[in-house]
Amino acid sequence: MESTTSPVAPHEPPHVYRNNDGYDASVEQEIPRSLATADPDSVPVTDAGAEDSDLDDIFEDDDDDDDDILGPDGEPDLARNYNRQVPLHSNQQRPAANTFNSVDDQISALSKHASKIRLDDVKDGQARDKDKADRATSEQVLDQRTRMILYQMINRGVVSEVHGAISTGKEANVYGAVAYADDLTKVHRAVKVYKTAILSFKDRERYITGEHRFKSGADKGNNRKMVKLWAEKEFRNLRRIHSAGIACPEPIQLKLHVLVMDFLGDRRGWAYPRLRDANLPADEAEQTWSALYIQLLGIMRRLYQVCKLVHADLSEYNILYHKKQLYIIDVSQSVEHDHPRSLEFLRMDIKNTGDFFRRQGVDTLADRAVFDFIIAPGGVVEEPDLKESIEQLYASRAESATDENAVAQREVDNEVFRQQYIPQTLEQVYDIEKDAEKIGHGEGDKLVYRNLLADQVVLPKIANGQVSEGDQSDEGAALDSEEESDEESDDESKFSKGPPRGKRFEDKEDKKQRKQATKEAKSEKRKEKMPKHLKKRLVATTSRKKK
Ligand SMILES: Nc1ncnc2c1ncn2[C@@H]1O[C@H](COP(=O)(O)OP(=O)(O)OP(=O)(O)O)[C@@H](O)[C@H]1O
Ligand SMILES: [Mg+2]
Repeated sequence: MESTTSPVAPHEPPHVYRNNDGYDASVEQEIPRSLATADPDSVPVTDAGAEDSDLDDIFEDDDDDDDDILGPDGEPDLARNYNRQVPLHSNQQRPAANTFNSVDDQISALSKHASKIRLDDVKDGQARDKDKADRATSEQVLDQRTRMILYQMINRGVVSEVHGAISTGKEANVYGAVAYADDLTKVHRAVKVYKTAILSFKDRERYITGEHRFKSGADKGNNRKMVKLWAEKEFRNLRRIHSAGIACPEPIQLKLHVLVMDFLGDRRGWAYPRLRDANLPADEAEQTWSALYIQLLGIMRRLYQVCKLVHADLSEYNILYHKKQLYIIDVSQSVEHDHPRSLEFLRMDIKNTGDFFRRQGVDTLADRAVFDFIIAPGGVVEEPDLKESIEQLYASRAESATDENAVAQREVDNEVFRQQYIPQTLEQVYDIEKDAEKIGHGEGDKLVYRNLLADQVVLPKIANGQVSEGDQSDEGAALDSEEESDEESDDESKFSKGPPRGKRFEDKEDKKQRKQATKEAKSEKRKEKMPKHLKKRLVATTSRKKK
């Protein structure tokens, strides 16, 4: 994170709250007419990108620029790219003048909302910036594309005003916004705008590789598309986490790289502090920190078991705190638990959060005990059971927390655990004979991945005759990428499926037969498959008709 306006990072509310007098309307913006008369559905809660094709049209030409047709040498093929542009400028297919007029119309119609994006808003009674030039205007801070998306959201009542930044960072800025509920009461929202012109997303490679939801969408050469995918991923992950009952902002709407979510903060528009900045009353700090640590372990287990996710950037910076409750945020990089590196990320999350709580003086559990607690299949996933089982873990600890030797030993164990290689699948186990020997000698408990290999996980899958996901990467995979790009169904079906592990347990002959059957099924499917170019055309015509 580059900078945050203050530890609490409040955005500037556009109104004043007076005790017993509610919000002072005199400083509030007028309610847009479209909202005042709108029906209860005027604050839409839609899925990622659903039905919002109009803005894609506005930016259609720019998008085309992004994915140049490449020639055999890997350089853009100028002739083919030019030919592709021609229909846009001729009137063979679409009358160009009308197209551009309608885009212009849309832009100027939406631009009437310009005054509702006031990034330099200050609280009533607070001095304005000394240097006017320093003030962030929306034109300076937001590119045209982003402004158009925000105007459109204002037009639809998703938000009605966008205010100052809650946080400005390397990858995204988060702005405070207000909207009006059905009964016209004001609600606060947070708008996360991903930066599209950045290189730092390149660091995210490790989260993408192996992430099935990125299989067909990742185009590492195109920043804007990548960033859009990140925003989409955050939206989906938030939805999953929120519906699992874990405290986090509820995702409200997503358009390209702009995500609107619930605001986590008070009624005046002050965001809750990050856990790092939480100010606990001294007399109960010790007890509260311990309780928060236990709460977080429960959240991590629930996230893993119910949402099938590993946060992958969990720390005191990505947890907000309010009234003894932790809120999980910033989940764009979170991965499915069957991601090839999910366990490594989980171990990192455990270390980072453990370090933080240790600095607050909490007697934390050993990293490995936490890891096992989170990934152990079966067992509890609800509160207060989670809390109870963590307390049992404490009780069953052989050593006493105050024993210096025991604490030192725990540190050594933590270090060892952090260095250990964690295989995610049986394929990644590099010395399976040696490990099998260990199991034979009753030392299976020493394997880091013991919880994954337990008969609860591997055997029932095979018994059910299910094919492990990894196997589907056979020859047909490339041809099937179109189906896989249907992220929604892919994502949700994943949600209910168990972890796809264990094809090594299969008999060679069985494997051969299964592969043959899969191959045949795929080749049958291919026969019926509509050619890609026809499908595209069909989709284009139907979506044009809809408008
Ligand atoms: N829903 C929300 N309600 C209130 N505040 C929020 C919300 N979401 C984010 N914030 C604030 O914005 C900050 C940055 O958000 P987030 O962690 O999601 O962005 P980020 O991806 O870390 O951005 P960057 O990495 O570029 O700094 C948070 O620390 C928090 O203070
Ligand atoms: Mg963050």
